[in-house]
Amino acid sequence: MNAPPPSSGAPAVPFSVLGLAPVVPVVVVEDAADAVPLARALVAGGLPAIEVTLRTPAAPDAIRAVAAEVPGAVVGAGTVLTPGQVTDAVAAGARFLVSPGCTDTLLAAMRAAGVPFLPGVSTASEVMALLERGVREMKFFPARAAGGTAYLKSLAGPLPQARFCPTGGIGPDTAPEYLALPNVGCVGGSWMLPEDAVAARDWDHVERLAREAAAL
Ligand SMILES: O=C(O)C(=O)C[C@H](O)[C@H](O)COP(=O)(O)O
Repeated sequence: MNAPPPSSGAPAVPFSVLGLAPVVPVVVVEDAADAVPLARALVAGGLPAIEVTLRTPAAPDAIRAVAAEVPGAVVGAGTVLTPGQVTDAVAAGARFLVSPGCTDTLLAAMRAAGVPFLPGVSTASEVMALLERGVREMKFFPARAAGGTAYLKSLAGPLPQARFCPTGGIGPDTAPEYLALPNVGCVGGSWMLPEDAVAARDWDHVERLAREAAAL
């Protein structure tokens, strides 16, 4: 795990999102009050890099709370679609940004934000467009539906300089196959946060699943 920058008091130093942890939990927070115990369970289980998706109204408060109250967590924002969301996420304390796809407008905003980011791609042309712009680390989304490990292996031949965080449809059964690929730095997924466990606030269960994921 490479060292992320200090969370405050220093200018942002670029670090590799792909180097934080082999598995990045993708979190959809319905109730911001759940964010801190949920993140504590993930960190205790060995998963410090946490992507909170901006899909729910609770997300900015959740990011703010985790950034302020969970030592050891490196919280980022996912489902970042607009420049406004980039600004809001970083203001809330997001230390990295993830998007399902990429546009020129979004890329410019993410570059200007001063934190590392993973724009989403699912085709060779999209990878090439980002490489042309100097971006080498990307989210491969939706990983399973877009071709899974076979597709990533095929990209590694002509485009070995691109490295990926595949996300979407990955579970503990398939994560190791992705992690074994030379162009994969980490995988994203929500399998360690089953809906019923989160609804029941069964953080011990989440911590157990996180520990299993951290050991993959
Ligand atoms: O909306 C986004 O930007 C996302 O991050 C989508 C996520 O990658 C998937 O929702 C996680 O995939 P699952 O592990 O299949 O749940």
